[in-house]
Amino acid sequence: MSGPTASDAPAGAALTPPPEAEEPVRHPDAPAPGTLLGSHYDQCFGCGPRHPHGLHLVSRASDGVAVTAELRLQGDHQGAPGLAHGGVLASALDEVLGAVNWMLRAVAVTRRLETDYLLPVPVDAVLHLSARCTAVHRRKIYSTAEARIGSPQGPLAVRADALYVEVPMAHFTTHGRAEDVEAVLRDRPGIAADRAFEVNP
Ligand SMILES: CCCCCCCCCCCC(=O)SCCNC(=O)CCNC(=O)[C@H](O)C(C)(C)COP(=O)(O)OP(=O)(O)OC[C@H]1O[C@@H](n2cnc3c(N)ncnc32)[C@H](O)[C@@H]1OP(=O)(O)O
Repeated sequence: MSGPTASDAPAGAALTPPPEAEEPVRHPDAPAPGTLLGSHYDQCFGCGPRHPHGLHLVSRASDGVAVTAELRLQGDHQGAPGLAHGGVLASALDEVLGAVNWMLRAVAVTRRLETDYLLPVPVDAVLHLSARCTAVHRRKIYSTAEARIGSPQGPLAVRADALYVEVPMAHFTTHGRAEDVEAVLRDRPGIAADRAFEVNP
């Protein structure tokens, strides 16, 4: 019989860094605080400028290993009448948490995302999103995020904790739909470096 695995761990444990985890270190070539981060992929639901129904989030580098962004909730984002859908809010937080990885120059995917919905978020509200990395252990990146209504100091509506796992570029070329992968590699051969870091496949 095999021993316990990460999947057997209690849910909360998955988001608690092990004692040997390290403080995150801002990469020396990370974008300067205030710099707007470009989209990693035109068709990304979170940040892609060409996505017809996407959130079109633009993240901004902060001090440390952190980013901010703003999202105006619209009619298309409703779950209950006049209120934002929880999945849309989780997507927005996943996007800014993912953008934090750029400050480490790490390519990583979401392994676990845990959200607490504290307040309903009305359509037309502007959500101020912020995310920061709290710890790094080998390929694992631990981060936390907040969404506040109306201003960066506004009421806390949603918070999230997340675990990202660093992956090689082969993760995308192996698992992604071939036509999309081929198109992006043809049209943007430097995609892995576009956000100011290089990736060794
Ligand atoms: C072109 C554009 C470029 C840029 C592209 C940028 C993309 C950003 C996209 C935005 C974010 C997304 O939407 S991402 C999309 C949603 N997420 C996904 O599709 C991910 C699907 N899941 C996976 O592919 C896989 O499970 C992975 C890659 C996450 C992990 O698989 P793996 O590579 O086999 O790794 P594995 O050995 O299992 O685990 C790695 C480490 O994490 C630990 N670990 C694993 N699970 C847990 C857990 N629940 N709790 C604690 N720890 C865990 C393991 O113990 C290990 O630690 P140790 O032994 O190393 O210490």
